[in-house]
Parts: sequence; structure tokens; C-alpha cells
Amino acid sequence: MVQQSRQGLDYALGWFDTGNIAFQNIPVPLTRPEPWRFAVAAYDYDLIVIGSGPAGQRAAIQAAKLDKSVAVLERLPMLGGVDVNTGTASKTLREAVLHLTGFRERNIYGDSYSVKQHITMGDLMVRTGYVMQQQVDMLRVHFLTNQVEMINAEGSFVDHHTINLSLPDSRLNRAITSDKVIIAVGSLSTTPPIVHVDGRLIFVSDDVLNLPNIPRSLTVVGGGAIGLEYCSTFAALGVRVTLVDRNPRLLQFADDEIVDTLVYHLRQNGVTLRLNENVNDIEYLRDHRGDRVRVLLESGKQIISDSVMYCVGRTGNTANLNLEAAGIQVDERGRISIDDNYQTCVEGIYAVGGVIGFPDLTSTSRMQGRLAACHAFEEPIKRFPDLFPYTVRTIPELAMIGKTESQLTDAGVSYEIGKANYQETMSSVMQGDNAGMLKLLFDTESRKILGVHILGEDAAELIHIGQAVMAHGGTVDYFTEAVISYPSLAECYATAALNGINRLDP
Ligand SMILES: Cc1cc2nc3c(=O)[nH]c(=O)nc-3n(C[C@H](O)[C@H](O)[C@H](O)COP(=O)(O)OP(=O)(O)OC[C@H]3O[C@@H](n4cnc5c(N)ncnc54)[C@H](O)[C@@H]3O)c2cc1C
Ligand SMILES: NC(=O)c1ccc[n+]([C@@H]2O[C@H](COP(=O)([O-])OP(=O)(O)OC[C@H]3O[C@@H](n4cnc5c(N)ncnc54)[C@H](O)[C@@H]3O)[C@@H](O)[C@H]2O)c1
Repeated sequence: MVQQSRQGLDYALGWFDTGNIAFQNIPVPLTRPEPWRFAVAAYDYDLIVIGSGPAGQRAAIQAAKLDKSVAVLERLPMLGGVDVNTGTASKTLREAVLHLTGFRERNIYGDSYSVKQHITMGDLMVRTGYVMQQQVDMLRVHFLTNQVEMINAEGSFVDHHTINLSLPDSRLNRAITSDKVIIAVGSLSTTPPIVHVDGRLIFVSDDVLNLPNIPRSLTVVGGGAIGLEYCSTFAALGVRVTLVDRNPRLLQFADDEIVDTLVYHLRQNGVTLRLNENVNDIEYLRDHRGDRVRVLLESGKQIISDSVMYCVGRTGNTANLNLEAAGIQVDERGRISIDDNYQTCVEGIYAVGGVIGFPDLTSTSRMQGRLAACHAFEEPIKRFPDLFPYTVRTIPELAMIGKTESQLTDAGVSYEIGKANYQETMSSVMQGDNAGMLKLLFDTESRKILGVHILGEDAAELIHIGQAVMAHGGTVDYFTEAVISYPSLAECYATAALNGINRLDP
């Protein structure tokens, strides 16, 4: 078995697409654990992790740190999961677009300012390819140094402890066994039956990097995190974007005032919003202007655009796992139920990350992977924290932590708000961001911070200041008593705190 597995490992290392990275041809040590482990082991591995996304990575490395023998299965030729392949791509595309269009600088140099005219997909791909390659490289180093075996195969259950491997060369297919299994297979874009995704005229987030060119007009169906991020990015590129969502309000989990302000900026950037609308049908058009798509809405409106992007949610990636063989069921969206320790209904089999549904973030998936591995090998660890940030890389970007005004109102909590506009800080004036705002919510009695909501440049960084103060039970007074670096966007915290305290006794 050891020899068989070694063959698998050599094959796997040869197969994984590391791109043009420097150490590709340098001999790498075999990552199989020392033979003594196998003298007593009942299984080939202590842990098999199915999926190499953020949840699988952290689970595998945590188990390896506990001195367990671990194999990670990845069915794609590239490690990293949706996080590297799609999530990183969307963030990096945004950065590339902001840079090349000169968007950030336009408040200073005028609306016609741009770094490059006629931006192509090729221009955007330069930066994206570089960042993705760095991430894959780093992940591979982490697996190698922690002696995690990487196998390029699709895994499916034979029984509780046995996983069948479908390798790119099917002659090498075989089964391997493990004491514990962590399912970290992530999620896929959900597409309704009326939609035929061809990856060009009608596409999902996974297809963006393969678009042959930037469409002149785009209809985005679904205004969740993915839809809004791409709306902003394409609109900044000058694409005529229409956003369709079946709900009258976007991002219902976020603060109303922040979402309203985001909507204002989307409109300012040329996005047309069609909210409270459902898609009835989609038709292909071919005329003298080329191939296009017509989206027919239930209300009778129609939208014609070069392409349509669908982002109406995600479905657990469980279709090929043969979960029945392990006695595990999934819900209508392919998601697996778990207990507080991420254990499925079968002892020793865990599920983490996108495949268990909300919040399906890289940050939370990583933490879940680690917690599951610790539980599997009886390592004491704290539970998943109640408090975690949620960020959406729109333009301007949105970040939040803790409660919203409507949640506090529904719960009958007496709270006050403190607000700051980025424009009040020198740092933001220098950067040319005149859109940003930061909002603190705090308890009027205890003065403890209950929520922080930010819209603007670096919101995803700034939110962690609020997170740290909240996690330690800090009050609004912390921000007025602390000395805050000048010039910095963090000054917004002090301004918002003073604004809030002044409201308590106007
Ligand atoms: C466009 C987009 C942007 C995003 N942006 C952000 C963001 O800014 N911040 C954030 O926190 N989150 C973001 N997310 C969400 C984040 O990417 C996911 O929450 C995260 O990747 C989930 O991690 P995971 O490990 O559970 O699954 P994934 O990353 O999906 O990885 C699962 C892996 O398992 C593999 N796999 C599946 N089935 C098998 C099998 N049977 N055998 C072997 N391998 C298998 C898949 O090929 C995949 O590589 C974004 C998602 C998308 C789609
Ligand atoms: N920055 C981030 O943290 C980030 C970025 C991207 C994605 N993600 C994660 O990826 C996951 C998926 O994101 P998503 O945006 O695809 O899904 P989502 O579930 O967040 O949003 C889907 C949106 O589509 C709308 N919708 C659903 N069906 C529709 C229909 N038939 N017609 C019109 N509108 C419809 C919904 O009202 C909703 O607004 C989320 O869990 C999110 O957390 C996170």
C-alpha cells in the first residue's frame, strides 16, 4: 500500500499545475510519513481531506501539526479551491481595474484620467495570473513542509473509512483508507434550469478569467456579494451594467444606511438597478451587432446586453461524492448538516467550509477546517467565535462586524450611533476617496461597541480595529482615549466615537 501510495504521490506532484514557478523542477522530498507509522496503523492515513480550498488546507495542516499522516485530494489540476481560482481572481481583477482605469485618482485628476486606454482581458490577466501563482506556490510549500501528501484525484466514498480515487489517468484509480475524513469540497455556482451557461454569452464567476474580451454591456443576475463585486468592477471598466435581483433590498444582512450609500455609488458609476424583479426567460440574439442576449423579466421589461452573468447563490459540491455509501444526506442545495464540532451524522466524518453553507467565506472556512481537525484528534480548542467580519469588495468596499441597526431595534436594545466621513481625515483627502464613511453602534448604558459598519477604501482592513475592541468588550470611549496615528483612516474611529458621545447629550 505504501508503495502504491508513493506512486500516487509522485504522480500527483508531477501533475499539479504550479505554473512557471522557480522550484518546479527541483526534486522535492517524498512527503509520505515515516514507515514506523504504518507498522501499527489500521488505515493508510490518519486523515483524508477531500478538497484543497481554504477549509481543506487548514484542516490538513492542523492535523499534520498534531503529527498525523494526512492526504489532501484535489480533483482540479491546480491547488487552492474556489478561493484561489475564483475568489482571488475577483479581488485581483478589481485591483487591476482600479489601477489601469485610474479610478481611485479621478477625484483628484478629473474624470478623464486613466493609466491605460483600451484595457483588454489580457491586461487584467497579467496581475491575476501573478497573484494566483504566488498563492498556489505558497500553499504547495505549506503542504510540503508539513508533510501533507497531495493527490490530484477526485475522491468518492466507498464506505466510512474508504475513499475511491479517480485519477486523471484512470488506470491508476484505486481506493485508500483513513481513520478520519474531512469533507471540504466547497460550493459551485447555482444556475436555474432556464439558464444555459455557455461560459461566454451567459457565464458564472468561474468563467470570468476565460472571457475572450470585456463585454460592452453586461446584465448581472443576483446582487449578493459576488454579483455586487463584479457589477462594481465591470462598471469601473466602463461596461454598461444592469443588475437584476429578486429582492427589493440588496445585502439584507448589512446595515441599511451603508447599503443605501453603496447603491448611490453604484448608480453614480453607471449601474442600472432592477430590484424586485424575476427573470422569466433568456434568449440568444444574433444581428448585425453580433451575438447578444435578451433577458426577459416577469414584469415585462427586457434587457439586451452583450453578456449575462449569473450569481444567484451557491450549491454544495457533493454530487460526485457518493455520500450515500457513508450514510450522509444532503439538503436541496447539496449542503451537509453538521453538529457544533463540524461532525456529520457519521462519527469521524466531518464537513467544513462552503459545503456546509453560510457564511461560506475563506476566513470562516479556514477556521472551521482547523476546528474540525482539532476535534477529530481530540485537541482542545476554543469554539468558533461569534464575532467575525464580513467584507464585500465593491467600489467602494463594504465591511461590517457585529449587529446592524435593524437587528438592535428588533432586539429592543437601546443604542446610539456615531458616524465619520472619510473626507474628515487627511489620509482620505490625499487618497482622493471622498465616498467613505464609518459608523459605530454602541450601547447607551454600557457604552460597549455593538457593531461597526464601513464603506470606503480599506474598509476590509479598518474593520479589524473594531473587531479587536469588540472582542475584548471595549467601549466607545476607547477610541477617544487612544492616541491614533495621523494621518490615517483609523482616525475615523475617533471622529465617529466623538460624534456618538456628543449625541448622547446634545
Ligand atoms: C467569486 C467569489 C469571490 C469570493 N470572494 C471572497 C472574499 O473576498 N472573501 C471571502 O472570505 N470569501 C470569498 N469567497 C468565498 C470563498 O472563496 C469560499 O468561502 C471558500 O473558497 C470556501 O472554501 P472551501 O475550502 O470550503 O471550498 P473551495 O474553496 O470551493 O474548495 C473546494 C475544493 O474541493 C475540490 N473538490 C470538490 N469535490 C472534490 C472531490 N470529490 N474530490 C477532490 N476534490 C474535490 C474542488 O475542486 C475545490 O478545489 C468568494 C467566492 C467566490 C465564488
Ligand atoms: N467578499 C466576500 O466575502 C465574498 C465575495 C463573494 C462571494 N462570497 C460568498 O460566496 C457566496 C455566494 O455568493 P452569491 O453572491 O452567489 O450568493 P448570495 O446567496 O450571497 O446572493 C444571491 C443573490 O441573488 C439573488 N437571487 C437569487 N435568485 C435569484 C433569481 N432567480 N433572480 C434574481 N435574483 C436572484 C438573491 O436575492 C441574492 O441577492 C456567499 O455565501 C458569499 O458569502 C463572499
